[in-house]
Amino acid sequence: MRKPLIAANWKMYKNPTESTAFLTHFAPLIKHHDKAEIVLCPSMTSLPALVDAARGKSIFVGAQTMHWLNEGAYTGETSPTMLTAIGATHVLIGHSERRQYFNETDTTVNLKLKAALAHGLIPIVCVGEHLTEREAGLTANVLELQTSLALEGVDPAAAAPIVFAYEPVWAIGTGRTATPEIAADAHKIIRAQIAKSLTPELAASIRILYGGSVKPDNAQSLCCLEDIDGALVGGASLDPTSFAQIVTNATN
Ligand SMILES: O=C(CO)COP(=O)(O)O
Repeated sequence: MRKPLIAANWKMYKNPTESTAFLTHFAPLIKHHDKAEIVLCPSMTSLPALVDAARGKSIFVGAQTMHWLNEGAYTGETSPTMLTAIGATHVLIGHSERRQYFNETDTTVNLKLKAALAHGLIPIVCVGEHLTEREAGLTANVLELQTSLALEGVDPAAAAPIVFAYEPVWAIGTGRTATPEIAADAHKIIRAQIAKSLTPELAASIRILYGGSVKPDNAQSLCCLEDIDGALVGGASLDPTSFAQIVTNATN
């Protein structure tokens, strides 16, 4: 049984004060909600304050990226051990915005995924095709390649915590959502690749989230399909009422 996971990716929004203010409004709205694992991913500067504020509330806090090494001369970077030292539990890896603007590659995604597992962080690995790739009929190739390269050399014995997120690039921040059929198809492709790269048992237990213009009114139709185990939400996660509604709708 895969427990749904609903994650908020706040991207470069919300300072520490705004992040904890969100939590003050959000926590009571999902107080009795134990059907889903809820993860908030704020910017690096908000992480410590949000981790502290979320203690005892069954809300997890994760980073939006990290380096794969523990330390070194890498100006501007944050290491896995720095994240675990402040109590972060999850980390987004390979978001398409990191791939597009910050030179994230399948190779660095793979290094980061292994580092996250080695340090007990739950990696949420993002994969997804661009519009041109979809239109050229390349969606399956892209998803299989990104998934298999992310998982290259990963020890199946350590792989259980991995989470994937299918985020079609053309649906991110565009208001254009994948239809439930498109999302379900993509999730099947990713799950089949996990079976090939790891084991069929892991493919059955690893969670795959959908991300891309998830809103309160489409959360149920997208997230209640067989192969979809939750959502990775950008814009609509910035407002506590909207995100709480997504949590409720996605798990009903
Ligand atoms: O990038 C996303 C989550 O990681 C999705 O963003 P939107 O929900 O704003 O489309």
